[in-house]
Amino acid sequence: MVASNAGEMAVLSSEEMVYNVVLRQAALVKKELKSRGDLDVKPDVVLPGTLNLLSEAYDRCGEVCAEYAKTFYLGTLLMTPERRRAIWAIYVWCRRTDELVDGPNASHITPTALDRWEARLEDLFQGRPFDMMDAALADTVGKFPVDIQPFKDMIEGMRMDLRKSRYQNFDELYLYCYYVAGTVGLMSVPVMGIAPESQASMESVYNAALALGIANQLTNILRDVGEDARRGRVYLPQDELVLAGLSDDDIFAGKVTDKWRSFMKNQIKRARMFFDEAEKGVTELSAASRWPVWASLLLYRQILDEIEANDYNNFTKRAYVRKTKKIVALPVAYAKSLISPTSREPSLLEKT
Ligand SMILES: CC(C)=CCC/C(C)=C/CC/C(C)=C/CC/C(C)=C/[C@@H]1[C@@H](COP(=O)(O)OP(=O)(O)O)[C@]1(C)CC/C=C(\C)CC/C=C(\C)CCC=C(C)C
Ligand SMILES: [Mn+2]
Repeated sequence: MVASNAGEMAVLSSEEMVYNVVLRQAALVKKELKSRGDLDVKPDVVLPGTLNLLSEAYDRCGEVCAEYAKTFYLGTLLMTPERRRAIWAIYVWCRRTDELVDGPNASHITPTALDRWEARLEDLFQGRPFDMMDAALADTVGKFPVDIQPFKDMIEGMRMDLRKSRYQNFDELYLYCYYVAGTVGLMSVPVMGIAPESQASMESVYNAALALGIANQLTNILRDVGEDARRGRVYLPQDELVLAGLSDDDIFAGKVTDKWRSFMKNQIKRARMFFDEAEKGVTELSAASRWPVWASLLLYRQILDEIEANDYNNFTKRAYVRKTKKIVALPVAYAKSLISPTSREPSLLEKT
């Protein structure tokens, strides 16, 4: 809620609230650019004897990343060493955060445990890390202009997951998707960097990054409808289900009907719109960061094609992209990553 000039309280939509975080992150990067003239990585400031520990911490983050997300890990190898290890540190923090609510100890996780995780986050942003992996992230956020808000928001998404299992409309679902996935885009771009020759506004690039996170999470949700329903969860807008003549009971029954197919077609259409929005920004990223982002975008978007190929049976069939299709996508991503902001057609992102 915000106060208007007349002193009335206006209710912001989720999209408006999230856009404020986009503006805040973009402003932080701009401020840093102004004060330093460039965004070259700050030199290491370390206590004697701790450099090795830090580099071991980063290496461990790289190992975790390689274990959980092989293709993405390979993509990071194209980045400069500083950027690559910073992305690993962010990846590991996100994975650990998700593990709190989805991992083996998830049934013991309470809101208080998430409060403790948030206190740890604040400590590490102030240079007081709790463990090795936190130390890697503490180093990263000291070197790159990364705002704490998206990190806090991801924890908020996990809190939401603990207390809520239904989403009344897309506005509510959008907020959840921002919390758990849009935040990843906002955390990553300050590290990945924007191409020096880019003419796009900072806000538009962050908006595209946010869109990629939202698109990925919507895709996750559409792929996992059956799996989530078996855990009593429905991450689909209730009002849209009703409009389509469907209810939670239809989801629990798990029967693919024409109503379901038609509902799914609209959901897939919306997820693709977010991917389209994200595409507009990838070319603006620094050259070495474009390939992993294109690869992840193309691979994730194909999951939607697979849901269609499964005749919308996302109740009992898990849509996945076959290895052969993955192998084809990688050089396509590489070719796309060679397009630089100056070599492609002018886009809507361009500053006027
Ligand atoms: C301009 C432009 C387009 C820039 C690109 C910006 C960018 C790098 C965006 C990244 C978007 C992205 C990969 C989002 C992650 C979305 C996601 C899958 C979130 C998952 C949440 C919870 O889902 P759920 O529990 O339903 O699913 P699972 O069954 O658990 O899978 C997450 C699991 C949250 C945790 C997220 C991660 C572990 C991924 C973190 C990734 C990075 C830090 C690196 C991102 C970089 C690239 C190149 C992909
Ligand atoms: Mn998860």
